[in-house]
Amino acid sequence: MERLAVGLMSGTSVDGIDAALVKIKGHGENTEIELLHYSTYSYNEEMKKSILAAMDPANSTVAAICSLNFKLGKQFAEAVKRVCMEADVPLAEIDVIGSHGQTIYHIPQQEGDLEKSTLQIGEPAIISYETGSVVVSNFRTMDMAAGGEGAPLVPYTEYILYRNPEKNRALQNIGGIGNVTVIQKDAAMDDVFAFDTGPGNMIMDELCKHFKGISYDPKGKIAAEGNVQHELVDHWLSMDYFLKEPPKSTGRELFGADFTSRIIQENPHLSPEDLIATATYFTAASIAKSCRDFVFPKTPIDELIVGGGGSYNQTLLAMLKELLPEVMVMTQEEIGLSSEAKEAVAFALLANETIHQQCSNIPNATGASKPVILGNITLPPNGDAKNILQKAGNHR
Ligand SMILES: Nc1ncnc2c1ncn2[C@@H]1O[C@H](COP(=O)(O)OP(=O)(O)OP(=O)(O)O)[C@@H](O)[C@H]1O
Ligand SMILES: CC(=O)N[C@H]1[C@@H]2OC[C@@H](O2)[C@@H](O)[C@@H]1O[C@H](C)C(=O)O
Repeated sequence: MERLAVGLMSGTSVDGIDAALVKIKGHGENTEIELLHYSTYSYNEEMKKSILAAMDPANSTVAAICSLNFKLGKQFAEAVKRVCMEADVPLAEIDVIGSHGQTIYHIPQQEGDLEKSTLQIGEPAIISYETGSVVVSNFRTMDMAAGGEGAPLVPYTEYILYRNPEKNRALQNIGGIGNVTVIQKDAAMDDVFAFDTGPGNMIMDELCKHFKGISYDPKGKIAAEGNVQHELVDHWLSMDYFLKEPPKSTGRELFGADFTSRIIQENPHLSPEDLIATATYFTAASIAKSCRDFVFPKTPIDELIVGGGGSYNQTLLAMLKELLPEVMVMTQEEIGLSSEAKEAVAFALLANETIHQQCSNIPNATGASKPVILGNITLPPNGDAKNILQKAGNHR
């Protein structure tokens, strides 16, 4: 049975909403997908500012988070309508929407009084009301309930979509944060392991905003003009996060605005270009170090496939190739897949697993004690719940 799903993702870069319209056949390891259409709908500056402020404990208020949950819900619903319209697919034909939401805060391990927890917002009732569709959301919390870090979740879908019987593959995503998934050629789902390698584009983006008034370093051109300060990179790489064994996940809490303001203040003698080059090298070096410390000792890698927006940064890619000469470093586009659409497609696929009551976390990746079914299901306001769930595939 085929069904139509829309996957929605708003990542740690807070650049916009990624929406993927996907045709899905089957579920579990036999899933087949066809990407019908993909678009990113950029946030306007005001929205971007409110999201970043909501994430920052020093600037956030409960009223702001409460309101933003509904504002984002409306924008996610709009993204579903637009992706369907652009693909000429009637909204009524959508069986299920998988909405990751926007991570506002992520506490992967208990910190003093702060309970291990995670918060993704973008109200699913609004999305469901506006689109008339079943919505699966809040994917990370059940994994956390089972003792996991609630991240990363994409590895399950990467196993389904990227495993290759002849090659040991590592999939390195470079979004706001960097994360890697390792899939050995003969791997079963349980053998896949994954973790966040550290910063992705987050620090470079903050530096570009601060010094140049632009949201990112286009193709890495600014970094190419600066000189890398290797002693600074070595110092940053001594942070506890890089010593910790996987499974592990991180976010803006560690590598966001606070980290960037600190490095700007501590290095007034450096030019913007030097700082951006150094931050770019830091991302490349943290990926290379993560591979050497935690991946290669378990699995010799044939191919490192780079995805996410960072794969468009030529300076970063060149640094990565230089730091990992023994591995074939390539981009998703080079193997014929879209770098940008990947996470939105993943949440369409994860929603399909949820409505099939199929577990879709990988305990090796998240640290959970066992596989669990992810996500909360929101039913549309006027529908016959039984029929809707049957239509969406509510059977094993
Ligand atoms: N042409 C480009 N040149 C350089 N960098 C780019 C380019 N296009 C995108 N990027 C970088 O990619 C980032 C967006 O990446 P992506 O959409 O994969 O992140 P995300 O999904 O928000 O993050 P995460 O995966 O951590 O949740 C931008 O903020 C920018 O730093
Ligand atoms: C808590 C959270 O939102 N984590 C994101 C973030 O962005 C990249 C990395 O950090 C990864 O851990 C995760 O997202 C992807 C989609 C995942 O769960 O696989």
